[in-house]
Amino acid sequence: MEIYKQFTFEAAHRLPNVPPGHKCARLHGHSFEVTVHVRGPLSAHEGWVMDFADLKASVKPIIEELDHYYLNDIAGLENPTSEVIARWIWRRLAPALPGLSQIVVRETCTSGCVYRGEDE
Ligand SMILES: Nc1nc2c(c(=O)[nH]1)N=C([C@H](O)[C@H](O)COP(=O)(O)OP(=O)(O)OP(=O)(O)O)CN2
Ligand SMILES: [Zn+2]
Repeated sequence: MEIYKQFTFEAAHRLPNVPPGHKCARLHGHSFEVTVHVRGPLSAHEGWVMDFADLKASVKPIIEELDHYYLNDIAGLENPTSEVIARWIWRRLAPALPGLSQIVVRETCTSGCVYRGEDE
C-alpha cells in the first residue's frame, strides 16, 4: 500500500541554462508543492503503512531548507528545475525514509515533476 503527505514552500529561482530570451531566465518565484509517497505493508495492529506524523517529521527539515530561499544559492540547486529539486529532495530523504517511492514537485498549477528514484 502507498501513502503520501503534501508540503508547500515558497521560493525564488531562475533557470540559468535556458535559451536566450526564455522567461525563466528571469528571477521569479513559486508556491512549490511537494508530495512525498511511501510504499510498504499495512501493519495489522496500527492499520497504517507509517504514521503521517513520522513522515512529516522526516520531510519537514528538508522543506525548511528551501522555504523562503533563493534556490540557486543552495548547493546542488544551481539549476533549480522541478526535476533537479525532486532528485535533490530524494537524495536527502531516501537514507532516512525506507519505502520512499515517489516525490512529486509541483511548480505551478499546471507544471511539475514525478520522480521515483530512477536516476539513483
Ligand atoms: N521541464 C521543465 N520545464 C520548465 C521548468 C522545469 O522546472 N522543468 N521550469 C520552468 C519555469 O520555472 C516556469 O516558472 C514554469 O514553467 P511554465 O509551466 O511554462 O510556467 P507558466 O505558469 O508560465 O505556464 P503557462 O501554463 O504557460 O501559463 C519552465 N520550464
Ligand atoms: Zn519557475
